[in-house]
Amino acid sequence: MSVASPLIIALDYSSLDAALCMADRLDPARCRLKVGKELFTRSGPDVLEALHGRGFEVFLDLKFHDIPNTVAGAVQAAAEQGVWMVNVHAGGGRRMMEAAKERLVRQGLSTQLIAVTVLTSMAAEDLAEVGVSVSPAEQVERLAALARDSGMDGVVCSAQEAARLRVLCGDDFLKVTPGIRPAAAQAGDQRRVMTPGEAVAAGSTHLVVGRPVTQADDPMAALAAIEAELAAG
Ligand SMILES: O=c1ccn([C@@H]2O[C@H](COP(=O)(O)O)[C@@H](O)[C@H]2O)c(=O)[nH]1
Repeated sequence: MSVASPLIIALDYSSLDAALCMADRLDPARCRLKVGKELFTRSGPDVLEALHGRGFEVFLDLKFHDIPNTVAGAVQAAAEQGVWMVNVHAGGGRRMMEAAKERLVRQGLSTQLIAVTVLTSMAAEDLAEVGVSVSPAEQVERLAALARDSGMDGVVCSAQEAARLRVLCGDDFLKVTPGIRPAAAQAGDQRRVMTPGEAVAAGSTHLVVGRPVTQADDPMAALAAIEAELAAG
């Protein structure tokens, strides 16, 4: 299936039932779904089978970060379960990313492989505490260039960095951006945020949206408002 919408809804739920309840209200022609650490740790691969069975393309967001051999095996395992997209941490380095990509190519698996640059929950002071003295934007650019050179299909970054990455890495390089917040939404733990309309205008290719939809009083109305904002842009 080809999904025209850039929206990826993050199913950050603590049970398979709750996740499927939301999935059943969504339309696979209008969004993709993201399965992250909490849901996958609770449900295991069953959630992937259930979402694929409902016609959704799934981004398995487990952010693998380990030695090259281990990450290559994990990425292969994810791809063999039919996920549309999987990710690793760019901080794992060139050899790790190359090993993951090589494994997919060798096995003839076409899953999109992207790398996390700097988590959208991190600001400059958070980076400084872990020994990174440059700004989030500079660190994102450095890791995106490394990811591109290591064969990644794109990166996870904030929409605030998307415009610059478009220049640096081109339009075809995926810019998957969490930290999406409609104007009235709470930022919560996110630090580098943008509205849906701003994110697309800046060059985000995919917008990851979780709580602004899943925790809204009326999730379908919240989603419709985001879709309307995108359509207006
Ligand atoms: O840098 C990153 C990488 C991943 N995420 C994930 O995206 C969603 C965002 O959810 P919200 O509720 O819209 O904040 C969540 O699953 C994160 O694990 C991210 O936020 N930032």
